[in-house]
Amino acid sequence: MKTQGLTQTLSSQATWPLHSVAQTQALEHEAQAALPAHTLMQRAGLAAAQLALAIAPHAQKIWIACGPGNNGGDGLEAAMHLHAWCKHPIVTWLGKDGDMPADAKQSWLRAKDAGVTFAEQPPVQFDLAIDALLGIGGQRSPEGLMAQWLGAMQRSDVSVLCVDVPTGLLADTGEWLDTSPQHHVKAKRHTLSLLTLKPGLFTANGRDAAGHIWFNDLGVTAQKTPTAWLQHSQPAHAPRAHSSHKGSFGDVAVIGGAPGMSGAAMLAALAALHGGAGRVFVGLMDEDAKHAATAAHPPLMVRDITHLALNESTVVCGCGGGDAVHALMPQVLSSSQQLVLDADALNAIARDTALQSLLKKRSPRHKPTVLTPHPLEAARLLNCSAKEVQKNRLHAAQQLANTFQCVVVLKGSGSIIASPGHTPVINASGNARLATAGTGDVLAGLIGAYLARSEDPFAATCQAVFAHGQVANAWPSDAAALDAALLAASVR
Ligand SMILES: NC(=O)C1=CN([C@@H]2O[C@H](COP(=O)(O)OP(=O)(O)OC[C@H]3O[C@@H](n4cnc5c(N)ncnc54)[C@H](OP(=O)(O)O)[C@@H]3O)[C@@H](O)[C@H]2O)[C@@H](O)CC1
Ligand SMILES: [K+]
Repeated sequence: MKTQGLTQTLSSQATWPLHSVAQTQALEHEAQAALPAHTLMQRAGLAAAQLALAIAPHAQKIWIACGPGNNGGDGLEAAMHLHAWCKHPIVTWLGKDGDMPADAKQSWLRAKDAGVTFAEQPPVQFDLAIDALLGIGGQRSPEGLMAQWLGAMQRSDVSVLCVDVPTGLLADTGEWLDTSPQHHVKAKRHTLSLLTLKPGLFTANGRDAAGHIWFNDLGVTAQKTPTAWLQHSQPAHAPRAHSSHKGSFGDVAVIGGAPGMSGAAMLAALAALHGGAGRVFVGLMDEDAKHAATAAHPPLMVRDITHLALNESTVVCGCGGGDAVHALMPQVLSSSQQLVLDADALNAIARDTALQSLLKKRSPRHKPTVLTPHPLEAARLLNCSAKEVQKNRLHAAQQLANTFQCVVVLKGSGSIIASPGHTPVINASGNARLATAGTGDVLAGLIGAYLARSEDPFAATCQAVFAHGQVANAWPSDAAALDAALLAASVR
């Protein structure tokens, strides 16, 4: 077993394994059995103290809020080091003598012996706060003193370093334990994930709660199959052969754009074009919009829907389809060679069990399908509420994928890509710039382009989702706001 692990930032690897709380606890038990007592907590505390120095090198007065369990123990260890390094840590601690885990007790004794300052209340002024209140053992909403201290950290404008998990966040799902709306985005937040990276840090509320994420494996290598993978970067596009032609990269056919909504279909089509499809056809449902669409975008081929070669195309259906798209769905589901279903196409399927049967028949016929629901659309398909979907996004995405035998992209902060037989992927790219109308249409078109040239629908979807978010990440902060038209023109 390695010695003290190294604290890393996530940009050093393209993908990262994510482990559930149960897997992390099992790993912790195995490692504890193989190491001298208290080793892991000492490593955790040292890593937290070192990271505190790195993120706030000039901080003198450091408030360390410690909970009653082993997360608090990590904080006590960190306090001991910061004290030894001539900082001024002040510990507020919720532990009770005689009623604490053995590891935390040892760290408490070490901190006391070292002369660390303990206080009943947080200092009025501090330069850095360390949240060591609850980690992966947190199962109840913070209340009383713990809730007060969390409020004080939220209100302060100094950096906060969360040990292992931001207190109150469920590490498996990214849901808050506490339903009160007190949580808001805090710019200067860091989280040091210990032993494993947990999925809840990267989806639902996790991204906002955790801020910048750091990882230290405490010198322990996780062998188990992860619960999910984090996709943190993307392989470079393979070079295109000089002898390639428009037929080499597949045909995408976009169907949608009912009267008043042709823009949605056009965004999907433009994204497919800029995403590298060989030819992009558009079957607009609004007859009156066809002429203007052709004139405005000559590279797109606007066709009558009945003239689209669905059985030879990657079809993207639903963007701006309205209720009228329902009537087209039997043919689209039966004939399309590959299919991306978005928006109104998903709503039509949710309402009609006959369409659901047609969808389920596609996979056995080797006709891949990708569904791209946002949480409400996913809820309609699963016959539950959007709140229930958000409560466990990984589970909801996998359930949808298994039910309909499709690749599923559950959109939202930390989009999830699931497929039967695959470990789900959480996408790390993207930011709130994408929270604007039409960006979902762009994603559907981009997935269409990636599917059209790939043999592997799951991998192609993961890469398209990453590429879509990456445009927002790379968007200059002083540039115009990223609207969907700019996004469609910028995707690759
Ligand atoms: N052991 C090791 O080797 C290592 C452990 N590590 C660290 O330990 C962390 C896991 O520790 P943990 O399992 O002790 O759980 P933790 O997150 O401290 O919380 C549980 C405690 O909080 C209490 N509690 C819960 N809710 C509460 C509330 N609302 N208000 C008040 N109290 C509340 C709960 O009480 P109970 O519900 O049982 O009454 C219990 O006492 C992990 O995240 C990592 O940081 C690392 O150092 C690696 C090595
Ligand atoms: K914590």
